[in-house]
Amino acid sequence: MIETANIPPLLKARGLRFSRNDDPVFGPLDLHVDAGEALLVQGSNGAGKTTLLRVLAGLLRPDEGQIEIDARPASSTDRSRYIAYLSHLTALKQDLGTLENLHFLCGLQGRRARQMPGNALAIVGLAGYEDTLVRQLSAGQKKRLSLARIWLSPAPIWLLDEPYANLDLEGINLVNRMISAHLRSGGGALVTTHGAYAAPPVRNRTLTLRSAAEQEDAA
Ligand SMILES: Nc1ncnc2c1ncn2[C@@H]1O[C@H](COP(=O)(O)OP(=O)(O)OP(=O)(O)O)[C@@H](O)[C@H]1O
Repeated sequence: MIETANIPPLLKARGLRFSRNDDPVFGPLDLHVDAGEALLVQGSNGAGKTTLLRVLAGLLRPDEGQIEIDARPASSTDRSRYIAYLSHLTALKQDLGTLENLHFLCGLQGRRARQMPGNALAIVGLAGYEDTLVRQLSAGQKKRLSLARIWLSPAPIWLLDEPYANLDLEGINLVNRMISAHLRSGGGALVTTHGAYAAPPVRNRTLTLRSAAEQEDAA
């Protein structure tokens, strides 16, 4: 993959390999995400997309390989400053209201300049739900609230695991608008998808992962 001259990628991995109980999940993989760019990680169920994001986020240790953030070996401090991770698990407090959740999370992760929780709720289509408890939201509304958390994060690297899941068409367009705006402001994103949704209309590249069974079939 070609790197933008003289500007180090926001995120770079070299020779990244992960296995479970000696069964390979992915790798060795080389990848990078530049500022202003989205890397789409595609693959069928079980191909290793979530595992890759968890390794990049520092939640799983790779068997081999190096991960760099802004040209430095990724440390936990760098990860907490640079990475916003949208996972299948929402990281939301079920018994707090939506607005309270965002205030709480901004207290933990900081906040993007000039962005406020109430405004973020409106951006994701949850105006009027400020006091609704998270456990009373639908799956799609929870996803929207999680997207508001990502939107408020000051971290430049977004790791988005299936951001389109549970969303209606308007929600899918919302994700694409959010990613586009984030990239325009100098951020980068790594987005997993089964490939069934429109990709964000931004400069993007694709990395395709194959499950162990698919690799055997191809051999
Ligand atoms: N906690 C776990 N313990 C053991 N094996 C796991 C665990 N999580 C995932 N796996 C296995 O690792 C492989 C990769 O799973 P992963 O969740 O990364 O795939 P994915 O591409 O994200 O799939 P999906 O599209 O279904 O979300 C699969 O074979 C899966 O069965």
